[in-house]
Amino acid sequence: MDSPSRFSVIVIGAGISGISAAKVLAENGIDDLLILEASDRIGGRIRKEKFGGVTVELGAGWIAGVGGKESNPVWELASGSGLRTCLSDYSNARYNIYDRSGKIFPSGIAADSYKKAVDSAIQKLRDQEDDDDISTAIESTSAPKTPIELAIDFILHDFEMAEVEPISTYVDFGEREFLVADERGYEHLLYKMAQEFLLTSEEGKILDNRLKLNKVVRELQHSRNGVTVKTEDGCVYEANYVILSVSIGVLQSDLIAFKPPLPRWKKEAIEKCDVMVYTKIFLKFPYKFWPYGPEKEFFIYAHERRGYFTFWQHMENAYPGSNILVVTLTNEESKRVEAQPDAETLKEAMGVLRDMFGPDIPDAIDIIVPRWWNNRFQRGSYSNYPIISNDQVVQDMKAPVGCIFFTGEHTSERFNGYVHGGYLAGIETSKALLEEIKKERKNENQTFLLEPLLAFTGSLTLKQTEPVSSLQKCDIPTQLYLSKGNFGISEAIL
Ligand SMILES: Cc1cc2nc3c(=O)[nH]c(=O)nc-3n(C[C@H](O)[C@H](O)[C@H](O)COP(=O)(O)OP(=O)(O)OC[C@H]3O[C@@H](n4cnc5c(N)ncnc54)[C@H](O)[C@@H]3O)c2cc1C
Repeated sequence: MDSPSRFSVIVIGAGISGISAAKVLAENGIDDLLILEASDRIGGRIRKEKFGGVTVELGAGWIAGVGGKESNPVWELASGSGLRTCLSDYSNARYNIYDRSGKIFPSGIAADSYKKAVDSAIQKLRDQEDDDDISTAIESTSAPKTPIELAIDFILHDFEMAEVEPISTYVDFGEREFLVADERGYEHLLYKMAQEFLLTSEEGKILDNRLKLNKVVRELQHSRNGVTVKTEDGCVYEANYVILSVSIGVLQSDLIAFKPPLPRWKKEAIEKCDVMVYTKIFLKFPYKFWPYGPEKEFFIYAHERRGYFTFWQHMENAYPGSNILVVTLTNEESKRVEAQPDAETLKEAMGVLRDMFGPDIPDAIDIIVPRWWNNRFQRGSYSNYPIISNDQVVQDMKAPVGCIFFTGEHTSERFNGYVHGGYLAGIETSKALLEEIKKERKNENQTFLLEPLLAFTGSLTLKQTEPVSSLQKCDIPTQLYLSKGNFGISEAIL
């Protein structure tokens, strides 16, 4: 068992936001930091798996928001490390919509339905902009009825970033999306970023260094003097500050106990934020039976049950010859398939594919069904609150509570739900913490300089360790000296 040790900062979680936060701290001279990660790997919701002879991305797979006026920093990192990607445009899906008898909807009808759905979503969003109640905004944006409308509505509201997507997501970084198609996986970027915090053996095995794996944080005891962090394996760590980067789903669960409990405004913000469950199911086939030109990369199954195996993608563009299809499920459908055996999910998926491509297609020979909802270190895929509706929720979400600073994609004002949102949030949180540390140090120096004055006046009963901010509140002459500005106290005495 580790003995209690004290660090300047403990970062909880080694996903993109935790690692980017730790890097900024280290670059700014905070060397005695520690990263505690619950799972046995780094990356969090960026996760690769070997499947059907290639690398598939169970979590984030697209680098979204590329090609705009501003540069997406994650795209820069990917380009810098030579990550293999390919351009991916799922908007083509609207021209490949199959009904249950396998007929493709004529493109005019599909395009028309798509436009109507987009227009109505945008209009409803505008109507909701002044509405404080986020849940109303989410619920009221869909009232389509026909299978094709249901399918398109699913693409707009569930497959992508729900209500946020049509209006504001890509304003700065551009609209192009690239699919990561690299054997090393998207997580390669994370391992590169985290290099300085990891010690690896010659065989490449990760040894503990400043990044500790398999450390499930269960309790954060916090006061103005710092935070005591307790992990499931009985270890105790002390820190002046904590950066908490766990997902919104984890915050909503009872995995981490806060002592004392978080204030009401914080709890309310956490509860108000919706958690999206988004599941990519991969199926491996002995051969291709679907059309596989680039413009056929995505196709839609229009069913009267909204979100029932609706959105499909073939992986020929990313990995030619891989014979892999991906189908995306969300929310209640995701939870439903997570709860059933994979064989059942395979049967359902095959039923849908046979509706589209006929009874003679071969059975899949392998399947992966990720379980983001049931993973207690995730409890969902990403945050999904419409940022345009309630800015206060986002502000409260990221505001620190005492010595605990919050980060993660859910704290990103502009890009919540995205990898670059998590990356930028980590940087922003660390910068806020560095400011706080700077202020704290200044206060300590001023307190130190105050000591002679305290002795000199003899009339003060304040503790010498009291920060200046507290001294400023007292009603003794010291206030006069300090109110002149941030000068040294000797100058004040003069
Ligand atoms: C299926 C799926 C598809 C996605 N697709 C895309 C996409 O195409 N493009 C895109 O940009 N984004 C996508 N995203 C979203 C993107 O993956 C996330 O926004 C981003 O990775 C979140 O990073 P994070 O650091 O905020 O959180 P995380 O990656 O979740 O990191 C938090 C870390 O905290 C750890 N942790 C949790 N609890 C504890 C605890 N008690 N103690 C210690 N550690 C703990 C977790 O294990 C995890 O490693 C997708 C996500 C999913 C799930």
